[in-house]
Amino acid sequence: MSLLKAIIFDLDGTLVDSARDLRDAVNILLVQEGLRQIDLGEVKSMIGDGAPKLVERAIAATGGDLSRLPTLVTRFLEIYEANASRHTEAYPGVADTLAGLRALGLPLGVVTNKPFGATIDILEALGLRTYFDAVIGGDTLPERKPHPAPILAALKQLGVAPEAALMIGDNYHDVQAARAAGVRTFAVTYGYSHKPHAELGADRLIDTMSELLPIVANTAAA
Ligand SMILES: O=C(O)COP(=O)(O)O
Ligand SMILES: [Mg+2]
Repeated sequence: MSLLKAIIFDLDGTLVDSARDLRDAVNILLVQEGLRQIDLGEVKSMIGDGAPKLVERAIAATGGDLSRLPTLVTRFLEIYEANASRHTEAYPGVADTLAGLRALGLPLGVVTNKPFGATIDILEALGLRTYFDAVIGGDTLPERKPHPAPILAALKQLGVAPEAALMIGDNYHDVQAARAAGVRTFAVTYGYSHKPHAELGADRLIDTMSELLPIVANTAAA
């Protein structure tokens, strides 16, 4: 790997397992609407394109009225943002890896389709906020992944060129956004991918975040 000067991480499905809190918030909304609740597997298949899309998929899957979507998205965000970090936890190896990367002097960023407010709440609740010099949420810019703009905005804040950066995500949108931004990509083989990981088009797959530090450290030493 050529010289690496910054790493951008996706949040949901990559740094944190947030599916239970998302499921619980969706289900409060569905119950209020008189619709059936969804299970963890269903919600995982709906995560990745931001909160409005999650609500749209949940309402469509349970036979609700999609014409009321804007109201339902607003209500979902109120419900979710009040309890975004109740059951959400960092995946194995995440905290140690972030600390190790910072010790190597690498600036780190988060680029997520999750709303910025909930993103900051979760990072703070899990003690991860201090590792990141740039955090871009799904509502920070008019565009979100798979558009490259959020990645380019994070790299601008970090002062690093795309060719010197690496994006790590769990979803094809992460890989597409990174490619469009001219950034290398790794994909994790856990998380909420809607496609088989081998088909995401990432430069490399990693099974756990703990694999990252040795790869990056070896590159730095080479
Ligand atoms: O909020 C979502 O749907 C997904 O967020 P992510 O971009 O962190 O995977
Ligand atoms: Mg993700």
